[in-house]
Amino acid sequence: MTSQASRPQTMAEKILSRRSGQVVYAGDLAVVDVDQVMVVDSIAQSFIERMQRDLGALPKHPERVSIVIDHVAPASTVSVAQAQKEAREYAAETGVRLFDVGRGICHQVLMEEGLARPGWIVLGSDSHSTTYGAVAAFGTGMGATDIALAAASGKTWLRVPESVKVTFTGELQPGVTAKDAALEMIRRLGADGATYQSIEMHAGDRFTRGERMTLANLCVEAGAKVGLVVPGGEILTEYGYDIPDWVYPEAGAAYVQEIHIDLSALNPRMSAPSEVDNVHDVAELRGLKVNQVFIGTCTNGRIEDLHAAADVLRGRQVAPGTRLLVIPASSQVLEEALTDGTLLTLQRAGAVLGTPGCGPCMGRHQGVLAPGEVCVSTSNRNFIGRMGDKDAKIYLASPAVAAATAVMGRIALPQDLTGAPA
Ligand SMILES: CC(C)[C@H](C(=O)O)[C@@H](O)C(=O)O
Ligand code: SF4
Repeated sequence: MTSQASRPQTMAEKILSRRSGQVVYAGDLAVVDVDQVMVVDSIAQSFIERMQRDLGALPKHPERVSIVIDHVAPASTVSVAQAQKEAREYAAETGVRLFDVGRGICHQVLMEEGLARPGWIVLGSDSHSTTYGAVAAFGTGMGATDIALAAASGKTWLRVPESVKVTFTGELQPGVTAKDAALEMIRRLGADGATYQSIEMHAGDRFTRGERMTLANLCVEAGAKVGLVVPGGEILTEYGYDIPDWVYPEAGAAYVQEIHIDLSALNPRMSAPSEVDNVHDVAELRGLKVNQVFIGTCTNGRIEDLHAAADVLRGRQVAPGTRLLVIPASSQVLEEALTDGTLLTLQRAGAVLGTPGCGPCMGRHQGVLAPGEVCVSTSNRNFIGRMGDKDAKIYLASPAVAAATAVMGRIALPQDLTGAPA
């Protein structure tokens, strides 16, 4: 461990110092208690195998382990059904928490359940576990072996990451969203521009919790280990989080890179195939014919995302020849959208509604793409073959742009929709 006299620390260094009980800086090793271990359905079988066969261990703190059946839910094949059955049995035997089919996408569910909190260490068997940085939790993805070791021992070790500082200034223009800011951030950093680093986002009191989740979620698309949004104003306290002083970065901390994003200068953005950092103004891509639009995922399947889509779709119709799939990120989002009429608006516009979960995001079921098809999705990855055939093309955008595209049947901005809704 470092012997240097204490110097100002980044947010990652602050959290890992506090949680390891030692003053650590980038490059040091930190051994920390893990507050929550999250296992998704697709990884559950290997996790259970590691626990039972390789480690011969039970979870040290069952209440700190959650299994979420979300990626292929309800089950699509007999082998998936079998794996999910084993996950349920394992949860019943060991007392770990289980969120079953329909509860929603792991990251959304953990957040709703208060299983990610400021200063916590949250490990997920899923790369988008960076999402928990929205509430100043050190959230990161790991493979089944590391996840099992953490569940068995209650601890993990981490090399303290270097940090990139991203500062957001100005205010978003109408029609421009946190998704556009996140895509711009990934464009600026590049797909591997923050490999194993912490992206520390300074936004003051801008961005709601949901918007912060969108930002932190995309961080892994620049290769980041963690994406930490510095708590600002009352945003998180409004949700009832206690924010300890020791999560805040210190002035004068060392960053490997600093970038500034002026939100007031940002246009709606779109990531074109087949890399997330291939980001353009939507206006440049406008007019391309689209077969499927997908609104959902851990990036943009929250109630505010469905509201943004409904605002565009209200009184309008999805273009003939285009499919619009809408999948709420969780049962809570579904219930809110049901209660406030959002689902009726979407249904009347011609949307196809799906069970809360990942849906077709990674091409396993419920809306995979045929060769040559084009999809506009609110998700976070547009790699070749991600949503089905390798010759399908995926464009990533905000829910408002996705909804406008569904109405036009072509890539479009909400302002392209002419005339009052019918
Ligand atoms: C299935 C899971 C391991 C995977 C991930 O790690 O992110 C998936 O959620 C994804 O988005 O590609
Ligand atoms: S919604 Fe997509 S990105 Fe998010 S966890 Fe599921 S498959 Fe991964």
